[in-house]
This record gives sequence, structure tokens and C-alpha cells, in this order.
Amino acid sequence: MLSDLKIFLRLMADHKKSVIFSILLGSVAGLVTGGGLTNGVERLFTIILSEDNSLSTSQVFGVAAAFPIIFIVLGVCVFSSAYLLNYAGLASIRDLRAKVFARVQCLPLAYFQASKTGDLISRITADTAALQQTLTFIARNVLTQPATIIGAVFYLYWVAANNEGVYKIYLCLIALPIVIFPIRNFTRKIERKARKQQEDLGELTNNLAQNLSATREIRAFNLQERENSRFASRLAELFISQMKVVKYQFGLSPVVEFCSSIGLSIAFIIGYYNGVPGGVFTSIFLALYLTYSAVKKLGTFASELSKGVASYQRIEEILASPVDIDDPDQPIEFDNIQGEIEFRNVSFSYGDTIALKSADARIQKGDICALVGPSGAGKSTFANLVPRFYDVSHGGIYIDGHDIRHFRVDELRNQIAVVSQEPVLFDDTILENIRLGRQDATDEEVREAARQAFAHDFITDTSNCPNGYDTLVGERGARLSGGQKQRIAIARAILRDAPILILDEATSALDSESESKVQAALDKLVSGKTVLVIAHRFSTIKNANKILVFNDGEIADSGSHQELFERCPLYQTLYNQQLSS
Ligand SMILES: Nc1ncnc2c1ncn2[C@@H]1O[C@H](COP(=O)(O)OP(=O)(O)OP(=O)(O)O)[C@@H](O)[C@H]1O
Repeated sequence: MLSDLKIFLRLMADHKKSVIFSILLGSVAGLVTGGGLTNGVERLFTIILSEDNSLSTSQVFGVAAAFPIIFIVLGVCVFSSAYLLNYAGLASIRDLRAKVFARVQCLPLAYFQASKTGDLISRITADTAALQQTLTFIARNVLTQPATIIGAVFYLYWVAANNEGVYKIYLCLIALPIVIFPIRNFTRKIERKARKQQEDLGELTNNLAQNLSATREIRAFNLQERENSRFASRLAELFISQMKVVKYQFGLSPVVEFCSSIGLSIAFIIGYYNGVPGGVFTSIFLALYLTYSAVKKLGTFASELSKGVASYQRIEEILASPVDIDDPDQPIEFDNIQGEIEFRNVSFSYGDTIALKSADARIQKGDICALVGPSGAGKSTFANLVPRFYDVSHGGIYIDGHDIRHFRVDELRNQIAVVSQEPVLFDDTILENIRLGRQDATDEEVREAARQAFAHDFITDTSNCPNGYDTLVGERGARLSGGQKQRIAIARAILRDAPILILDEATSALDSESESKVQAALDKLVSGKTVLVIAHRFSTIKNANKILVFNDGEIADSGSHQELFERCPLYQTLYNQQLSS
């Protein structure tokens, strides 16, 4: 438990002043409760039970005033302690979320392919929220409850020293060590069950994320019933695991209370047969009650800690995931880059799936190199290795003769513009979506890029885009047509003006007017660049200076359209298929 506790105290280390003050104030509150309140009760009951009416008014009012004073001190301490604690807890969780988010930005693409988006969202939101609850609970109780116990035990010691026979009442503390066993047993179970609960919550969030990203398909294929029943079964699983946590979390209290009640019964018997005075007896009872209730809270504390550990482990898994695409120790500078790309004996596997085998290719500066081949032949993999979205398993890729692993990753990617098949737009204005190409570009530069991408006219047409460049495009660019989104993506790449361009041609057919505009935009974009194009249109392929024909992870042949058409049967087949479609 101590090592678990250290994890949480470390999490709040950046806000330790608030935590320390809060703990100190909480401890004062604990001591006042355990020592002061019991003492006040003793005095009060001694006076009431003695039927002594000879007290002066100032003595009566003195005792009466003790309670408001005790509660004022308690109130100030409890409020200030809770305020500081929540500050530290919320600020720590804010920092942790930012740290996890920053980590997610650096993780390799392979990580996301192996993980579920919804589960990641759940870890960053739900698990951190669970952790926050644990943090505040821990800090609120870590010293307050022990301080209450210490205050009450000291009080008992003081009473025993001043009243004969009272020392036997210590026997009733016997139950204290006994409660440790159920606490340990329950907390172990809670940690396991809480981990399962958080995993089930991750599955549920994942189900929801998938559902919301496929709203069109669900309607088109009438999948609503199927989706409802899948979601319901996830809910049922979560419900079961939540109830298991509830069972152990709330099962602990009655067990601890039962042990405590035995202690109180012993106190009653000993007190009765030893003639302990009524006022003293009442205060002893209160001290014991406070002690056991503090122990009970420590039991809850342990169960909260276990729940927090389960969430922390899920967050820690993200933080501990290796960033396997890293900068070299001594990077070389990009200096006046030309853009010649060379693959030397490159192989690559996704886990056990070999996607590229011993690929050799040289693409000269300014070449348009078309990648063609059947589906799954390795074209995208080949292109994705250049910006180091993945690192080669064997061999090397060279730009202007330098191994790309010798450049800083961000520098390398600054030299490359990528236009994907289905461009992703962010839920922002058109202006900002284009500016992603170069974040320091002026508004005028953005507009000029849009003009060159033949996007300016539709952007400034108010029937299309009511606020021109300031029109919000909606999530993933939902308010724009396919062709419009592609031209925005091309404008973005024009603005980037990188010497190397990777282009994944859209497979979906655009209407002829849109297609001719996209084509015109692409012609502007590719001029003077070294271009790798995953080509789906033979018009593109015919215009390429060089064509690489992929088959089953290998470069089966390369050359110009004419050369390949004359000698490569696979190329002829692909060409004829394209013509007939
Ligand atoms: N993330 C991945 N994890 C595992 N295997 C993958 C992954 N991406 C691709 N593959 C596999 O690697 C091989 C090459 O895929 P790649 O996407 O490079 O082919 P492609 O020629 O671009 O196909 P397409 O034209 O259909 O896009 C295929 O067998 C594919 O199943």
C-alpha cells in the first residue's frame, strides 16, 4: 500500500505546497476532533450527569462556548484543507492529461493500429477522472484519519492516567489490528475488479466512437438494431463489473464496523464493572467511536487507492509506450535539399505481415514516380516509409544521399507534403485548414495557395461558403464535397511548398468538372517537385517519368509507360483493367 501511496504523492509533487498545507490543516482538524471534541464532551456530560447546580454562569457559558469554538476551528481547517487539496488534485490531473496527450502525439502510427481509439479516449478522460477522485480522497485522509486516531488514543491515555480502572478500557482497542485483515483482502479484490471496470468502460467508449464515426453506413445498411444490441451488451458487461466493485467497496465498511462494535461492547462491559463515571465513560465511548470510524475511513482509503492504482496503470501504459521513431543523437541539417529519393534493399513488415521485400528504387529530383500494382501489393507502405511514418525493418532510404534516419523527424517531414486519398479537414475555418500546410503563412499567402489550387472561387462563392475563408467546414470537413476537400488539401500542400510530394490519388470518382479542377490543381502542385504518386488513374500514370510496378510486396518492374507496356505482363493487365473500368 505504501508503494501505491507513493505513486499518488509523486503525481501531486508539482503542487506539494498546497498538498502539505492541506494535510497540515487536515491533521489539525483530526487532532481537534480526536482530542478536543472528546474532552469537550467529557466536561459537558460530567456537568450534566453530576446534577451539580452550583456552577457559576461564566463556567456554564465557558463550557457552552467550547463547542462553537471547536467547530469554528474545525470549519476553517476543513474548508481550507479541502480547497487546497482540490486545487492540487485538479491541477495534477490537468498536468497529467496534458502529458498523456503530448505522449499520444509522439507515438508511432503502429501504436494506434494496435489500439482502440475509444479505449484511448477512455484512458485520457475516464481513467484520469477516477485518478482525480483518488488523489483528493488520499490527500484528504492520509493524515487526517491517523491524526484523529492519535488524538483519540492520547485522550484515552490522559483519561486512564487520571481515572482508576479506566486503563482496562484499552482492551477494547484489540479490534484495531484485526480489521487490517479484511481491509487487505478487500483492497486486493477491488484493484482487480476496478481494472476490469475501466477496461469495460474503454470498450464501451470504443463502441460509441466507432458508432459515431459510421453514422452513414449504419443508416444505409439498417444496422440500428445490431448497434443497439452491441451497445446494450457492452453496457451489461460494464454494469456487472461496476457492481462487483461496489460489492467489495461497500462490503468493507460493515465488516470494519462489526469489528469496531465488538470493541465498543468490551468498553461498555469494562466501564460498567469498573464504575467509570458517566461523563468520562461518554467521552471514552466517543473517543473509541472516533478511532474506529477513522479506521473505517482508512479502509475506504485503501479501497480508493486500489481503484486509483487500476486507473493509473492504464494511463501509465500510454506514458511507458516507446516512441520508436526518434531523432538521432547528432542530426544532420537539411541544407538546400534537392529531393532525390533512393530505396536501398528496403524490407518492411507489419508485425508478421511482410509488406515490402528488398525494394531498390531511385527517384531523381523533379521526377513524377507513379506507384502501381494490385491491392495490397505494398504501394502505400512504400510511400509511408519516406516520411518515417514507419521505420524500415531492413535496408535504408536516402534523400540526397543521406539516410533519412540521420535527420530530425520534424525536419524530414517539413521537406515532404502529403496529400491523402481522403483528406482530413479539422473542424475549423477554411483559412485555418489551409494554413496547416505552413503555420506561419499570412492570410494572403493562404489565399494565393487557394487560388493556385482552384479553390478560391468556391470558397468566395457565398452560396457554397457563407463566410468565405472564415466558413467552418464541420467535423472532418463534412460541409464540403469530396472534390472541394481535395482542393483544400492540395492548397495546403501548395502552401507547404516542400520539395517532396507524396500523393495518394482518390479512388472515388469525382464528376468530370470537379475532376478537371482537381487535376488542374494537382498539375500546379507537382511542378518542380519530386513526386511519389499512388496512382489510380492511367492519365496520371502515363504522364509519370517513372513507374514502379508492385506485386506482392516486391517491385516487379520499373520504367516508362511505353517500356512497361511492351515488356511487363502485370502492367499490361493492370492497364487493360483500368481501360475496361
Ligand atoms: N497497419 C497494418 N497492419 C498490418 N498489415 C498491414 C497494415 N497496413 C497494410 N498491411 C498489409 O501490408 C500489405 C501491403 O499493404 P499496402 O497498404 O502497402 O498495399 P497497397 O498496395 O497500398 O494496397 P491498396 O492499393 O489496396 O491501398 C497488405 O498485405 C496489407 O494487408
